[in-house]
Amino acid sequence: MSVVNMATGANGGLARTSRPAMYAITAVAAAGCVAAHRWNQAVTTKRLADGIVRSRQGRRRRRDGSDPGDPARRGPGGVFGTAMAALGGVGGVDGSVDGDSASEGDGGAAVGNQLGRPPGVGPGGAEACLDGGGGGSGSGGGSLLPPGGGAGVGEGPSLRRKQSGSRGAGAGGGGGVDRVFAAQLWKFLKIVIPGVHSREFALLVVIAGLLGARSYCDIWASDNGGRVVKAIVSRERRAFYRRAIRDIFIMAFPMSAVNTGLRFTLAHLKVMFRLRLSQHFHDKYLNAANTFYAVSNLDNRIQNVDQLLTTDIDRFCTSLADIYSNLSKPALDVVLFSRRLSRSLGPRAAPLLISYFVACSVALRAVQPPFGRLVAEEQRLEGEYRLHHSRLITHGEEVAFYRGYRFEKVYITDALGRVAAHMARVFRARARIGFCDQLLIKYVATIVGYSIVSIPVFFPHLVKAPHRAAAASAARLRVSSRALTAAVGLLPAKLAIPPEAACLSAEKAPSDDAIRDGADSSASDIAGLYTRNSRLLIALAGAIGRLVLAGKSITALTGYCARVARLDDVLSDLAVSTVPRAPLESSTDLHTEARLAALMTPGSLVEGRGGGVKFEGVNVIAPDRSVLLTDVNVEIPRGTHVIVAGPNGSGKSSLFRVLAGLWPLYGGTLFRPAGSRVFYVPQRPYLTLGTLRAQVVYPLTWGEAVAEMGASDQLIMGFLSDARLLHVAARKGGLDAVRDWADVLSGGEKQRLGFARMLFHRPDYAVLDEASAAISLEAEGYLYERAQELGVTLVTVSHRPSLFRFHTKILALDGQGGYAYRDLVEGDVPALTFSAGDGSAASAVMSAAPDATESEGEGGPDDGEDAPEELASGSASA
Ligand SMILES: Nc1ncnc2c1ncn2[C@@H]1O[C@H](COP(=O)(O)OP(=O)(O)OP(=O)(O)O)[C@@H](O)[C@H]1O
Repeated sequence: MSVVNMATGANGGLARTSRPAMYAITAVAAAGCVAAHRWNQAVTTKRLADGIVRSRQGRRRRRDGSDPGDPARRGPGGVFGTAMAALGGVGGVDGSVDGDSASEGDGGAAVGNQLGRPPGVGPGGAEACLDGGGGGSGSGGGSLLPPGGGAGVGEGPSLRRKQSGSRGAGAGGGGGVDRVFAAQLWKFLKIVIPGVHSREFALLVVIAGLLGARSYCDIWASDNGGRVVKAIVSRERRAFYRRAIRDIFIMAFPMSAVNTGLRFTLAHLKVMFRLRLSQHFHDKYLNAANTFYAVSNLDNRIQNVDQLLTTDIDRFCTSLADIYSNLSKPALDVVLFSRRLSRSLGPRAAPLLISYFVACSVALRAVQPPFGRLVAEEQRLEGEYRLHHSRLITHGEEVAFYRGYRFEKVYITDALGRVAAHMARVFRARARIGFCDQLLIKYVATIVGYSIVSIPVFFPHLVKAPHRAAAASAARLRVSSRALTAAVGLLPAKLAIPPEAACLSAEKAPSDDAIRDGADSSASDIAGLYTRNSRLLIALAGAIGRLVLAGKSITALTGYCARVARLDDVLSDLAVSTVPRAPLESSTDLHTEARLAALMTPGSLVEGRGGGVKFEGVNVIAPDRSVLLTDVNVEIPRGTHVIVAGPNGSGKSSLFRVLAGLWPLYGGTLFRPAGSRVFYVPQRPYLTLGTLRAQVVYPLTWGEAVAEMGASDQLIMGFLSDARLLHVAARKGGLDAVRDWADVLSGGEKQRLGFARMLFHRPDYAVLDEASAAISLEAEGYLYERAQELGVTLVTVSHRPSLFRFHTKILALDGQGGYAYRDLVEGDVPALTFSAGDGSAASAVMSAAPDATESEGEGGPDDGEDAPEELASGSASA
């Protein structure tokens, strides 16, 4: 308020205010602050409860600028613009590219309205509205020194750079601006801008043109503001109408087009960058090597690949596009506005202002809290809180059966409390830096601004400017302005801005020279000059601020770049080899390490069309480097149905993870059929989004299924009938019904669907991993027989004795790393049926088969060599 009043002349009123009244105002303000703080803390919990649950989307919207966001998060941004706008009584010169909300910034129109009335002070509200994105916006500038810093907490300047706030989250850990960063950036630039003929490059050129046009518009607005004031103060009605109505009306069209075009093209550029980069990563992530599985399950270098692929790529692209505009336009503005100001305020004005803000920047940086760390912590705590909620949603049924809501509530409330406590710390830190920011950037900056603007009025002898250069520059701007107007076709070029009426006309401009030369400087000259200079000053300050922010944005960009580059490196590594680079656990025991290194030598894979499955000296080692099986020698020819038995955790499923290529192949050689001739049916089949028909043909699309497998509705219905699922088709709306199938089907129905899918695909081999545990014995038997009829070789991982009769061989793991592989014999089923507990099943098989080679502990190659071919066995020790 004080700044506005100072500028409007209302400060006189303030000065006249009695002391008790001032004390009262101060006390009320202080009480207000305390109450606001209390209220802030009180609503924190509610806001968190409301906001954090949907925080990811909300934050993204705010970062994108499509949502003005929580005002509390925006901090004291724009204060310098406010101060300077108040100082000059103008605003909005520069406030519209990014500030698109009427609530953003202040000062512009409001101050202008106040100033528009009395002569002698600078109006500007009308033009502020012109330039500003909304009614009240356009106080210009934006805070030059957002306390948020490179990885700030949403403390960015209100008008310009909301992105430097919370967008910095997670970027704090980024590298610096060095050669590595340059190399990474270059690599990604080549991806997002594939060449000079690409659409992205064309858009960059368009943006450059628009930014240049925008700078000229700003200068025009400053000059015209001066003329309007001069016309008012000198009571020249015709001049006023020309400047304030006709000229502004004419320029309003190109200026609006430039502003809107800039926003549009920048937003478009970000999306195009994101598309390119995401496509690049999708190609590396979703491929035949199952990199998406390996990156989360086999490699520990990246913990949250989903966030990297979605949020971080988006942030990187946004940051990249912003940097382009944040560097080029302010740099151009600083040059243009400094030159223009030096003509009317002398050569020292611009350097003085620049020095002041650089000094402020250094000072504020020194007292700035570690917002990067605070944001990272906030993200972590919010992640924890979200995780509790998502776990509850995932396991809702189990928790409900246990009536475990009280237990869950304790966890969730604790997590929320930690977030709230942290946010209170962040708010306190913000308040501290906000005070310094207000002091230096708002109030002291006002003094500096007043001082600079007063130079030509009180110290005209300090202002020296080359007259000819001024005239030439004015002529250039005049031509540009005319061309701009003509370009939109509003008026013929000649009429657009006639020289005598041109806003930039040196002859009619508020006379710098008159003041400089000490000639008769009328009140109108001074007012006009004051208005113009203060607007230029605001614009210059805004430009400096954006340059400072651009530096911070680069810091943030290094963080995003480092994260995205890491993802790129890991995906590249995994595409070449799934051998984990960074083991999850490391042993300090050298002997163990040496043994592991020997066991973890990459094996070889031989794929042949129509071939069988054969493990030859293969080691099965979990991603955390626990050794499950070594030297596995098992051959499963086509037509040989094998049941795999063994205690929990003995490595039954893991063996087939190796077969499917999900886990790395270590040791010897693996032979398997080419392509997708081995089909995996898990206990909980994956049900995709889409129709019932799509569930059956998955992972083929319907088009592929028709082309490759001759799929038809009749065929699908036949397999659904085999799986006793016709009632599902009937009840849920037929083959084309789209449902969340994972929710609407029972456990047994899902398993039957898994069988229907397997029957449809008719693979050479089907690995059924507890795939029929929830299916009735009668239906299970039918499905097994049906699969065998279709020529599918069945490899079943199961504890169910009922399944033994469908198999001819047994692979029994003992849970200690030992195994036996041999023909099933009569006595096996009872032995397994009556064996007690885990581990004894495999022992029962082994003891029931005296000719089976079995081993414990360290098994050597001898074990396998001595064994009959069809009863190869091996051993392993964990
Ligand atoms: N991604 C993983 N990372 C580390 N260890 C794993 C991973 N997956 C499985 N394991 C470990 O490997 C061992 C074998 O797991 P596997 O799933 O093969 O057991 P299983 O014999 O199929 O057991 P069950 O009968 O219970 O299904 C287990 O001890 C398990 O903890």
